[in-house]
Amino acid sequence: MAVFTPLTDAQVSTFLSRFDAGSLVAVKGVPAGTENSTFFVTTDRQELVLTLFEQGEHEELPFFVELLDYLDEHRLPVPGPLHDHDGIALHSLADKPALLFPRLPGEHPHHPNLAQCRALGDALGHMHKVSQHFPGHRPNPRDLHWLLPMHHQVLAYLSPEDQALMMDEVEIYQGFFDKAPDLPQGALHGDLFRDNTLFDGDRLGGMIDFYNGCTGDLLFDLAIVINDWATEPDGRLDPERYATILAAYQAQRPLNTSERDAWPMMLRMTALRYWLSRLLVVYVDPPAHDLTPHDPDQFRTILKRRLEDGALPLPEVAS
Ligand SMILES: Nc1ncnc2c1ncn2[C@@H]1O[C@H](COP(=O)(O)OP(=O)(O)OP(=O)(O)O)[C@@H](O)[C@H]1O
Ligand SMILES: N[C@@H](CCO)C(=O)O
Repeated sequence: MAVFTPLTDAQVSTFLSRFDAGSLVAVKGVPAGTENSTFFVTTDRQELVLTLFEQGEHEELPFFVELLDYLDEHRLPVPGPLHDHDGIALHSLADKPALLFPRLPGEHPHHPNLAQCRALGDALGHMHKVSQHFPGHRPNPRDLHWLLPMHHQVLAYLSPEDQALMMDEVEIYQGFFDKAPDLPQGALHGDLFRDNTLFDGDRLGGMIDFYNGCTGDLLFDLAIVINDWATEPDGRLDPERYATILAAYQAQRPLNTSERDAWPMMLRMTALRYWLSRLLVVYVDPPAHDLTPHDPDQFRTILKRRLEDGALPLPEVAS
């Protein structure tokens, strides 16, 4: 269902001729995904992914290309976009912006094992180590500056108890982050859930779908990862996956004192960020397609658990 704009073989062939990528053998629509049209393209030389951008801020696409180029140059497992004979990556196809990527190996890990958690923590830590020097700039579109106005839009759909929970939380984050010392900054993935990674066995084949990529607090990215990768269905943290991801991450980039102090609050704020974005999809701005939306209550449950249990202790950094 993630082909919103069908393409003919002739259109794909003509598009491919701009690149040094070989001649078309086969093209196949990819059913996964909800935002863009995605195709697997086989040429006589390689396997590729063609993405047509259906929505979102098209003027921000050059930022994503610059970020992927930078991370690819720094040997992170990301799909560095192909550039054409003139060095240009971003083109138009069927009147939509289009990018061509290498197809990375692997499957999304639904139940990640500890080796996969270690690989993910290591890659994210490596990414954040180098992304602090990334020259691009795109303010985080889902941080506290977004939560503050947007949470008002969903309050009418919530029970009185949930309204109080959401309003109290947003006020607490504002009080906390207004006074907290600045946190280390860099480029973030912004949505590094399991279904935005590919694993070939225990090897991380790639981190994909960088269209929430931005610059801001690195800790925000890490908290999103922990809330998805190391959380049980009842919202509890899984101690082993938690410790494994955080130890591998900190072997690359140790958290500083301000980040350690902000950690429990960041876990809560990023849980609320997804509770809110999913509520907005369900009640305020439903997409045109009829795919089942993600369940907002999953992140309400996670938020309540973080509130009741706090965060587990952060692993100490090996010296
Ligand atoms: N470079 C790649 N290598 C291999 N598979 C890929 C690659 N890029 C995308 N895919 C596959 O295509 C699917 C859809 O891609 P993507 O997540 O970018 O789409 P989307 O419409 O933006 O989805 P989402 O709903 O996650 O925002 C992915 O789940 C993955 O299976
Ligand atoms: N990862 C998001 C969906 C894509 O932005 C969620 O689980 O709500």
